[in-house]
Amino acid sequence: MHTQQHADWQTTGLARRARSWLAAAVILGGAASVLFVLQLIILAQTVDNLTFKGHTLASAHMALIEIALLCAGSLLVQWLADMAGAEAGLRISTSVQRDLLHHLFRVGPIGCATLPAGQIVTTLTEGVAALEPYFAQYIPRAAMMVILPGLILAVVFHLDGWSFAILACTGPLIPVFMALVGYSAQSIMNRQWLQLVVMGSNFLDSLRGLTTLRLFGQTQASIDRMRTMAEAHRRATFSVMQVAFLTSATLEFFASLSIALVAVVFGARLLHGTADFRSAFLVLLLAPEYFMPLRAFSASYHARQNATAAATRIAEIASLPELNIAVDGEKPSATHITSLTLDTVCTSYADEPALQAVCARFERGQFIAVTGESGAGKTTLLRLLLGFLDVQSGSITAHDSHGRTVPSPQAHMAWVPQRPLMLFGTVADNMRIAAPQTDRQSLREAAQKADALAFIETLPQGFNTPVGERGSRLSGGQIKRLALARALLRNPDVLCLDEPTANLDPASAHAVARALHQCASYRIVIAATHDDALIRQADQILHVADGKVTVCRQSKDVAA
Ligand SMILES: Nc1ncnc2c1ncn2[C@@H]1O[C@H](COP(=O)(O)OP(=O)(O)OP(=O)(O)O)[C@@H](O)[C@H]1O
Repeated sequence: MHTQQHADWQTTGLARRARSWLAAAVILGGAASVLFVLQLIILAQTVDNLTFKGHTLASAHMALIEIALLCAGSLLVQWLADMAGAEAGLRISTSVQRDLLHHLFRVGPIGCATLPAGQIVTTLTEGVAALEPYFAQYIPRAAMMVILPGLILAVVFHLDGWSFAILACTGPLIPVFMALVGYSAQSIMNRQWLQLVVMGSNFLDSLRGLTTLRLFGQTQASIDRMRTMAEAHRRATFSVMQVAFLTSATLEFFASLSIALVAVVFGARLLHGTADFRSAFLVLLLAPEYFMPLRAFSASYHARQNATAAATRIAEIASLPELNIAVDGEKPSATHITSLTLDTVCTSYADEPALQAVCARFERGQFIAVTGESGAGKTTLLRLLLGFLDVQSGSITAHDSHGRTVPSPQAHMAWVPQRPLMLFGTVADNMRIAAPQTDRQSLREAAQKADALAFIETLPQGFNTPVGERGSRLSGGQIKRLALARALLRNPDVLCLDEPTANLDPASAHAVARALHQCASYRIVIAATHDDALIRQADQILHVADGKVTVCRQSKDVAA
């Protein structure tokens, strides 16, 4: 991965996405600190005036108003600072989530499959959410840990050397100690995160494979495995909390010790008459505030560790290589593809060569069958055409009826995979994924062409029948036909299908074959298939074997 790209996904790189909001949070926080310290200075002066200097309450009323105004002002400015921090956190987390999703689309389905789905889901949800408190709280508090104590030290320096020395010596001990604790806590945090990811992946796998687990009597074993993982995650979370408690206990100890020391030293000097009340009172007011930002910082310290662990996972997803061609979001150009040419195209899965020097030409009106043994590379050829795999050498070009090159040919293609995706929703919802604005009549026409209308009409609510997740209420063959109807809704110039007649009864297979043949009269239809009936009606046959593609005009060529 490119170093610069990696740095962009680290927490410091991510902070650039909301730099002005973070700056506003820090500046406003600093302003609130100044107002707050001023308020304490006037308060100490007023108490001193009223108690020892014989001032009356009436003469002090201006000072009391000033205190009230400064108090309200510092609260308001602090609230604005918190809002700016929250806005920065939200902007960064939502932009990271959006960019990761766009990136995953550009990586494509093959690249995404190199990471477990559970890891991707956990990173995109919990991982991204972990960034929010880091930027909303940790960063402004880290800045405040320097600003407010610095301001207080400056004021105390003018008031009393002893107190300054005590605060100046004990204050830095806390961040040093916390850095030491944090260093060891990071590995615990990473372990907790890893366990969360493993648990998420396993949970997703168990849900997906419920039928298989049940079939092989593995339900209890799966429950036990989940329990073990949940227990490991609980223990890791407990370790994290122990560290958090230890950190805050140490902090409290140092802070209390230091404040007590300041109080004792000042008390003794007050008794001996070597210190004045106003300074003593002000220092005692300021001392707890000196440690307050350190406490607040330590309370959000785990946010940094969470965010660092999450940023590593985010960078891992961001490092998945993107495809050279856009696979999503491209608007088809106004022209239509009438021919598609593959010129000595080579492709591979990661470093594994998949197809070598593929040469072929497809014309509108042709039905092309891709044949070959299981695992030969038929699906790979379709993935290559669809832009799910990069062309490593050679070229794929599309032309319109005037011989002009059609840009982004993938935007003119539709795809019916071996196991089409059905989402939770109705039949109509699932069809409209391809074309959201489609009216009911067009849905019916597409379903008719795909031989799906008859079964849809027998469903209890027709097009409004819920199909469940991954089409759980439909048969394999019904899902296939529904997916074909959906693909036709897009009115593609090139229709790619993987085993379109598998799982269909002979009558439905025949109907789908007829439908495909009809579709091919005004587009290019390419189907990977083992179905002899489909192969027989093909205008062109591509036979895949040993990573090579042989173009045969007639099915008998293959037999030969
Ligand atoms: N995502 C992947 N990563 C690495 N190798 C893969 C991937 N998908 C497929 N392959 C490999 O590429 C080769 C061709 O697979 P492909 O799915 O194209 O075969 P197929 O001809 O469509 O098989 P079938 O008829 O069983 O669907 C196989 O050896 C397979 O193991």
